[in-house]
Amino acid sequence: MVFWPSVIVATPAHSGVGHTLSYRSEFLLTPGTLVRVPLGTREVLGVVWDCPNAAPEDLNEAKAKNVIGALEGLPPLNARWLRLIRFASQYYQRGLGEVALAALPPQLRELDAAQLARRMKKRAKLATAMPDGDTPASDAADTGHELSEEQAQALAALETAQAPVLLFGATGSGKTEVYLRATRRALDATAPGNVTTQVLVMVPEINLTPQLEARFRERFEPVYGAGAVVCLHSGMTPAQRLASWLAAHTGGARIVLGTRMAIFASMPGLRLIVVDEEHDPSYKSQEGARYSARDLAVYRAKLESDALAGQGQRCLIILGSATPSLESWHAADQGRYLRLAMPARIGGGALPRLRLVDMNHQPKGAVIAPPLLAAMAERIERGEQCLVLLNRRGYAPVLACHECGWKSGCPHCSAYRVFHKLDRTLRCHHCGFTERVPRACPDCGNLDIAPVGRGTEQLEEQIAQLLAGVKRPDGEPPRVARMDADTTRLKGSLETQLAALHSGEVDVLVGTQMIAKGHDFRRITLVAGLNADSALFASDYRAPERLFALLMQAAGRAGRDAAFMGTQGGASEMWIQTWYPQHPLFATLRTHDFPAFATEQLEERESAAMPPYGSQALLRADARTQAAAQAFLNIAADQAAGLPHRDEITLYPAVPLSIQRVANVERAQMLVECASRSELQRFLAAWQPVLHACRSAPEAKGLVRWAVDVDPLTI
Ligand SMILES: Nc1ncnc2c1ncn2[C@@H]1O[C@H](COP(=O)(O)OP(=O)(O)OP(=O)(O)O)[C@@H](O)[C@H]1O
Ligand SMILES: [Zn+2]
Repeated sequence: MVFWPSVIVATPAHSGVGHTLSYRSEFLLTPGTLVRVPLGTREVLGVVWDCPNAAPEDLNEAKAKNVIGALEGLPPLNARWLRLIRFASQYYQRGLGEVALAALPPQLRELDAAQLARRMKKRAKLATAMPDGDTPASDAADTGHELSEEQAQALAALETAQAPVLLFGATGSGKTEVYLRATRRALDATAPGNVTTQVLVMVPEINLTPQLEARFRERFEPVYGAGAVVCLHSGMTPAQRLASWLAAHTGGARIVLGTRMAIFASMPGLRLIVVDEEHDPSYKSQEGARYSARDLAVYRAKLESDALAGQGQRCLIILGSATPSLESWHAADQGRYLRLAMPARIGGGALPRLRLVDMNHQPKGAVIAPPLLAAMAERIERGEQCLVLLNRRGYAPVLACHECGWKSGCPHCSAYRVFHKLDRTLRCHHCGFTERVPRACPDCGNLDIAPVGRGTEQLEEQIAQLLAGVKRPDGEPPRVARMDADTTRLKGSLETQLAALHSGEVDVLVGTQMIAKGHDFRRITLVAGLNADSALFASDYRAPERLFALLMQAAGRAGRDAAFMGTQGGASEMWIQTWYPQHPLFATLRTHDFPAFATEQLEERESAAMPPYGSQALLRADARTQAAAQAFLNIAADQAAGLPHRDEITLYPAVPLSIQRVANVERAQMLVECASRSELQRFLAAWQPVLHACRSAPEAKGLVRWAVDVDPLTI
């Protein structure tokens, strides 16, 4: 008997959303089976989509090629995984093959059958070396805290939750402990058949929160064995990624801890998904298929739950945050999500008091206003630590010549190159173009070229100078350290820096938003934000949401240890230097009133029919010239006439991006809006073939690439 499997292979980005290729096979292949197939002159990895025993009508049977072989010993990907991929491909308007193959570990494509068999054997050996996964060891290994009342209530509510759960827990309220307990429960639940249950825990950036990984390992490895917790993120080597993926796919790994890419991990026994810091923008991919891992997580939990319903089981999803996304908040308002609140901090500690410094009344040019400086000095003298947030790395954003007006522009981008003093370079943060700092002005030869503005490098230097007269309790001068993308580039350097802070070696930590994210600091009692103003008046309608979240998260790093605060006898503080102290955002921040902030923002969004009250997409074009990029968009808009729901869709004029040129490519975009998500979806699907055709319009000559971004985060 002969079969005609349709197979998904990695085809170019836009070759049709539902695109599969037909092959010939002597054997029946289960959908989800990984196979090797010929494609042109190459042999590539594919996933069997379907395996009918009749050839499709449009197939020339004589020309059809044979499947080369299945990847032996590897169980097929299950039906839910295939449906997740199909949904992601349709919703985000990308090729099925592109999404599916990008969701698999790259090394899987390269290994031949024998190599793969060796890996599998290694895995099996590892698995037998650990405690039997089906019978958890005694509870003795579970060294959890005694739950706070709020934690206990949240856990009880999780038990019966029928909808996605939004765990709205203040910073330091102990959300992690809730995740750990829920994980334990999901893993211990007996599942029918021989299924080992699994849990997926997603974090925005795994490298930033080594603590979380450590907590999961500590808690679960003694119970389920050394291989029970695996990570999945882009910082891993291809071999590590494959090992983690295989462990998850074969059930050896009980817990997968990963970044957004982990949403596509094959986990046959999935019973719980946790999305920590669910508001974080890094859950949205900015390249390839521009998916939101948070939104896909909600979809995936539903898929799994639907499949389990017959067995009286389900897959729970917890979205956790102290500052939820307005989308999730709105869903909870509507009752689509179940909101569980944990407003109190562990130990009953207070959230920091807000102190606004009105920069209109400070000495001209003050980096740190005198009252803030005094407060920092006082903290340091008492043995407490301070965190200073500045969202700009490098020494200065621009280097300029005061004689002729030359500025350190990037020759390849419409942006300035940033001055990095430590290695004396001018670096473009968009394209990476780097040069030594010139000794004199390249235009007029003037020797007096100077930095304009301030970045974290300079701030670190200045704070050290400003605090020079201050003494720590041990009589030593204060130690200032910096943490940003530059200082944490080397593997392990972030851990070292965090350790220095935890041990009390460092008194002041200067850094970008990276220092505001999720860290459980014990002795920080003062947090300061220096340049919040730029975001107050940004044109992006999501800017207030992001700023509020950032400031609240930053504030959340202070005063986390109630016992320590007690011995110090003071309260923790969040200082903000601003020229606009009357701005209403600060009034809400003062009371830590996220619900009030969210309600007000949602009202504004509703009156403007903005998400989550309407749906958006962006059509983006990159080209050699701005004219070509915009021409492509305009032609695409013209050609949309007559498409389904065209009348309900608003197509805005094509505009250049705020940073118009990057790496010598001109960038433009067009906003697409519709009140209804499903109408927008149908329109976009119908628009796809049109967009392909527009590529070859003469006016769009020089077009480099185009992409659709559904539910864009920045417009
Ligand atoms: N029931 C408990 N009893 C004592 N300590 C606890 C308890 N639950 C959590 N903790 C501790 O409280 C601290 C804060 O918890 P955690 O880091 O989970 O907070 P969080 O809610 O995730 O905060 P954030 O949103 O700021 O990251 C941690 O040091 C944790 O070990
Ligand atoms: Zn550049």
